[in-house]
Amino acid sequence: MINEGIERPKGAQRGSIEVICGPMFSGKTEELIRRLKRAQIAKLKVEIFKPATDIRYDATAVVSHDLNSIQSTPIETSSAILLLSSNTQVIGIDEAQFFDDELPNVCATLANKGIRVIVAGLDMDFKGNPFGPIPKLMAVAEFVTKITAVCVRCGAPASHSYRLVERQETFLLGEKESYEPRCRVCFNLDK
Ligand SMILES: Nc1ncnc2c1ncn2[C@@H]1O[C@H](COP(=O)(O)OP(=O)(O)O)[C@@H](O)[C@H]1O
Ligand SMILES: Cc1cn([C@H]2C[C@H](O)[C@@H](COP(=O)(O)O)O2)c(=O)[nH]c1=O
Ligand SMILES: [Zn+2]
Repeated sequence: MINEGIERPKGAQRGSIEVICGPMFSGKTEELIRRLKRAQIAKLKVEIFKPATDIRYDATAVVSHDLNSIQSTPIETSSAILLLSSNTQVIGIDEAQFFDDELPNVCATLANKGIRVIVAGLDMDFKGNPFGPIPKLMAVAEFVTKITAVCVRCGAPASHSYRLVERQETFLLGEKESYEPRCRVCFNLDK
């Protein structure tokens, strides 16, 4: 467990930022839920947030592709986290690529107050470019866990999210009908 924070009993809090990133289907949400459930077992006060726009599986819960879930609060802007986190010891944020550019500052403010902040999101968009606030978060985080999916074309570790539909906007909610994880070689094949 070198790439994540630890559950600390009350009174021994040390703030930090953890980033879990990678392509779609790499297990970011499952890893986020695992860390948050461990914190709940340790009886820490946990708050979980996701963008209100992310309504794919559920309007309020954070849900993985394998349908593991944990309750969360949908919010419109990252600054809402500051208002909704009083007495919180651990904060989880899913689909962080959809949040505004203030998110790294918000996370740093929370970590400076002694809160363990765990953020999950896509590091790259469908073009292979850095996605939203995630790259800056990776820079300021204590712990970065970059994980891979399985390339659906060749079975190699996949770090890219290939878009299957002819749409050019950066934000486009979707699942397997619209995206598939691919390795670098297979990602570049059909560009
Ligand atoms: N090509 C794939 N590679 C890896 N996992 C996949 C793939 N397709 C489906 N999955 C499933 O997706 C799960 C991960 O879901 P999830 O945690 O929601 O991922 P993410 O949040 O990174 O999109 C895996 O445990 C696996 O069961
Ligand atoms: C690559 C890419 C993805 N999206 C959307 C598609 C999904 O709704 C989420 C990612 O979900 P996951 O939990 O990581 O599977 O992001 C997008 O809007 N733009 C993109 O370029
Ligand atoms: Zn491949």
